[in-house]
Amino acid sequence: TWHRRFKQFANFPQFKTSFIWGHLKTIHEYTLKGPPGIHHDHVFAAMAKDAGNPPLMLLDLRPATYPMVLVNSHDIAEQITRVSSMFAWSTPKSPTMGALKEEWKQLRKRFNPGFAPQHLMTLLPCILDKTDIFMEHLDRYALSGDEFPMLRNTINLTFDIIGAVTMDVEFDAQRAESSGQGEFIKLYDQLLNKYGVEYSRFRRWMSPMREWRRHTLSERIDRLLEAMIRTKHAEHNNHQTAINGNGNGNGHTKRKPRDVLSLSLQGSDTLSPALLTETRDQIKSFLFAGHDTTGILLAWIFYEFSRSPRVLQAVRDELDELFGPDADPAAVRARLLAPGGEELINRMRYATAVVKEVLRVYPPAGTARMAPPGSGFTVRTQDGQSYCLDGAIIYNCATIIQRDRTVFGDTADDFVPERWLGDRVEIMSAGADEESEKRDEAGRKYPPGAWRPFERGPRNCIGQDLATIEARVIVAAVARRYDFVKVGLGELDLDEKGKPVLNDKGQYRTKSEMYNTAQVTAKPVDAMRMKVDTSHVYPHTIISRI
Ligand code: HEM
Repeated sequence: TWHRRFKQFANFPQFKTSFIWGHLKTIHEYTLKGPPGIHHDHVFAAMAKDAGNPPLMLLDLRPATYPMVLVNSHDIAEQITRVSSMFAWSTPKSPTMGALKEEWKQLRKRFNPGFAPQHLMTLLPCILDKTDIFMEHLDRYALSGDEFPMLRNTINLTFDIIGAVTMDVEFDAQRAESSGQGEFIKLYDQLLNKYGVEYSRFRRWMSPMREWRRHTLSERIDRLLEAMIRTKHAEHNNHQTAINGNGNGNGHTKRKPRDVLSLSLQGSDTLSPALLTETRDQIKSFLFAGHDTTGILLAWIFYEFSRSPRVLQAVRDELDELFGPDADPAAVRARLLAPGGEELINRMRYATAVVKEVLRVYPPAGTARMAPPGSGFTVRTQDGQSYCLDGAIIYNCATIIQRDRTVFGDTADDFVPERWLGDRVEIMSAGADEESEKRDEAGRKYPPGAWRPFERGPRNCIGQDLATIEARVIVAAVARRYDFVKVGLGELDLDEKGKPVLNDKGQYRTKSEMYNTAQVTAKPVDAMRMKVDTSHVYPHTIISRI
């Protein structure tokens, strides 16, 4: 214990360590300094600052869990996520992360067609349909003047979209009570609520009741998913028989389905128990990874719209220019679905910059990796120091890396979408393709690795194009229709005449600060309580829509 506590990682920058508790007590003290439920990224950021912003530092979490190396610099983060002579597919994911573990390479290859941009563009009608339902809810809130948890609504919206993308099913998350599949959403919701901040830092046996509840919920979700997969498999076989029956080239064959579930079942006539389990687990990963983060992204975009008048106006001006002055969602829909409509998404330069900046300032997720103990996996800092990281969780902390003052200067903590306007719009993807990255180097103000909300390298996020297309389509539909008004935390600080007041950064002054809490991903603390107002734009249309 003495060796592991005081010798093994002795050369790492770190706080004083306790023989029994390692750095747990220090982390706890820092956590208490923040507001209730604050996300550990903010706690780590405060610790890194007090430690003099080292490029990496040790947080010894034993006995609760593995020791952890906190990565604070994009330069080290790149060494972890890129291909190396030791790891052909970058440093392996940490055992604390579950997504797509087994036979990752084959799986990724199989699923890639489902996430190719050309295919994603065929999903526009589906994204727009779901967005219409989202706006029906918002219209009701606008009419009633009630406040509501925006995050709940954006997450339901993105759940409906990911249901269509991964399984080609209607989850009806936005109408949870009205369908048979509402049960799935409710269970899923309850399960997610069992992953609170206090739980995620400790081993499972430390909370047996919660673990049991999680287990039973997970079992029920599994059964529901299995039933859906069986139905899909039967449909798939029928479809296949129809194609074979039509295989005389008479042109009656339908296009190959590309939803993740169909891709998983391709070439399998029989649904063996092993295939059923594997498919179910993949679908679960995709469902979770594909909706939660995108819902969070949207909630923060609307928050920034609520307090950044310059930004909202610039987005609206751009939409006027690209989509024409008719801001009615039906007109936006018609433009997007007309020939050349997809191109409009790539021409939304300012809105794209907003998406990028929200993901820089409020990254919903990060990556945790782990080199096998004894592998000797070493990284090198810019001043030539070497650190052997094997046996520790390696956490690339996007919240710290993306607010690095040595990269983003004095405005590192501020929301400034304009910083991205020099970049080409298409380079949303975070480094999957090194060739295009080299091509685009000239247009970049910042090193590419300094923006990594989807992480980088071969094991980065497969759904990043889907997420950013979704976000831009939704912004195109809603940004001109609603004024967003934050209530409670982050509420505007009005002057004596009831008017908002600009601060020196061109944003409205707020009474308090919004922040993230941890619930598997980083989520806005109050589920983004808001009101929406449409009176300035379409006083009559709202009533007719409802
Ligand atoms: C704003 C939205 C999103 C953010 C910020 C985000 C972020 C991330 C991050 C940080 C990772 C970890 C990568 C790593 O460990 O190196 C990841 C992985 C992943 N994401 Fe996303 N994601 C988003 C949306 C999506 C969507 C829409 C999907 C669609 C299914 C998706 C599916 C996945 C999958 C399957 C993985 C695991 C990839 C692998 O291990 O090969 N994500 N995402």
